[in-house]
Amino acid sequence: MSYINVENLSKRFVRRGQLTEALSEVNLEIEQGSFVSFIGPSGCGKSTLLRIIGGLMGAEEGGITVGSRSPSEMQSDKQFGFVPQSPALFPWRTVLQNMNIPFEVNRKSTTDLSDAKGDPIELLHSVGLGDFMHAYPKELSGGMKQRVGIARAFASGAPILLMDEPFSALDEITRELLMHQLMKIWEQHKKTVIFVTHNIQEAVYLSDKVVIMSSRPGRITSEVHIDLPRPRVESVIESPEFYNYVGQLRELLRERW
Ligand SMILES: Nc1ncnc2c1ncn2[C@@H]1O[C@H](COP(=O)(O)OP(=O)(O)OP(=O)(O)O)[C@@H](O)[C@H]1O
Repeated sequence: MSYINVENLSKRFVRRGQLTEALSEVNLEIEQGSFVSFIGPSGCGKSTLLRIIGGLMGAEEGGITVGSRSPSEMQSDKQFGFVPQSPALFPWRTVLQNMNIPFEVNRKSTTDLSDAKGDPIELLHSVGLGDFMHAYPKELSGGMKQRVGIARAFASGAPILLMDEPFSALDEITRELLMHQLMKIWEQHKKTVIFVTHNIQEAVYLSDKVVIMSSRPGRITSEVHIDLPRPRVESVIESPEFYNYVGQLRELLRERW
């Protein structure tokens, strides 16, 4: 049995009398400590699946276990860290003070920081924000704010991180830089990460497994295991194996778009 198990999951929404079959008969297994991406056309249910796994939403049919427990139990036990498209940062707090939010939410004092899995100061250095620890959010670019969000998730101690298109609002160069920084941190901490993206290269570079979804109804159409060496070095992007995976995913997505 895997760490995260999704069995025959279906989810429907009814809005203004109209039914949307957001997910239909989804089956998925995710290994502990692996990096898994969801990719697929807009509206195919990627965020919905992520939210259900994270215990933020229920489903009509099917079951999910996360480490043999229910998502809502795991959620109330603070076992999930969320990284959305733009991180929620308190404007009146410095970067380092914003890093402490998960500990305060978990009702731990900031002195507990040393017990957490990731050291906030070290993590800020890893994402290139060593010189900005005492800056305020308004002094940061969008990419820098997103780096705080990622570093904060790794510092939180949550073993499972759910990332919903964290790089989608960034320019191409910043996106690539953050992708490499995320990979470096992940290689050190090996948390279980589920990452929603529209970007094929990003999915191949980061993932152990890419889950391809199609819409109406949202379902999983294929899974591709990415057997590129780890730790993933930046130059892997230029290798023929990388291009082969990108081509394979593009083909599978084109069939289902
Ligand atoms: N709260 C909601 N109420 C009604 N319908 C919803 C709700 N949330 C999602 N949906 C619908 O469910 C479907 C799946 O939405 P979801 O956001 O999961 O897709 P997605 O693949 O993440 O899309 P995108 O890539 O555009 O972010 C869509 O048709 C959406 O309109």
